[in-house]
Amino acid sequence: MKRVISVVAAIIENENGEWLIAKRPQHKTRGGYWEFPGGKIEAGEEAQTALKREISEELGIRISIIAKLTNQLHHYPDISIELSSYLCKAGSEAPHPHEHTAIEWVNLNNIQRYQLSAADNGIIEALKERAKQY
Ligand SMILES: Nc1nc2c([nH]c(=O)n2[C@@H]2O[C@H](COP(=O)(O)OP(=O)(O)OP(=O)(O)O)[C@@H](O)[C@H]2O)c(=O)[nH]1
Ligand SMILES: [Mg+2]
Repeated sequence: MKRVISVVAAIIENENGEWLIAKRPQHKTRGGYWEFPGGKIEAGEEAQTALKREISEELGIRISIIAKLTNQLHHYPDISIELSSYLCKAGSEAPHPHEHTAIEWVNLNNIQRYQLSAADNGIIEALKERAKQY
């Protein structure tokens, strides 16, 4: 059986209720696809520490983690991932794409226009469910 890689992703909300998505560089796996910023948990690292580290590396900002949103196993041809997503808030610092080719703030109406990584469908469904509750 393939080893499962633990991945954390941040669903960062701004004051307009939009979320930050980032485009993967072409040379990486799933190149050109959009995703929620984040990455692999390192050995011995706590999930939330990993998330804050990844967001600092990838976007140059600090975040506060509000709540866990999803936890799902997904099998790609190259790897299997356990993807955990967290609802987060950013402060006043502006994010910059240090490891992605672009970033965008999106809402539930326009997120469909972006080709997201397959594992992210569960996150979108959870965001839609959450939107119904408010
Ligand atoms: N960050 C992130 N990764 C995702 C998402 N959805 C998804 O399938 N993945 C996959 O999870 C895996 C690990 O994420 P990553 O490439 O961001 O890992 P990383 O930042 O540690 O990158 P590195 O390995 O180049 O150092 C990749 O195969 C990526 O395609 C998502 O929404 N966010
Ligand atoms: Mg990453």
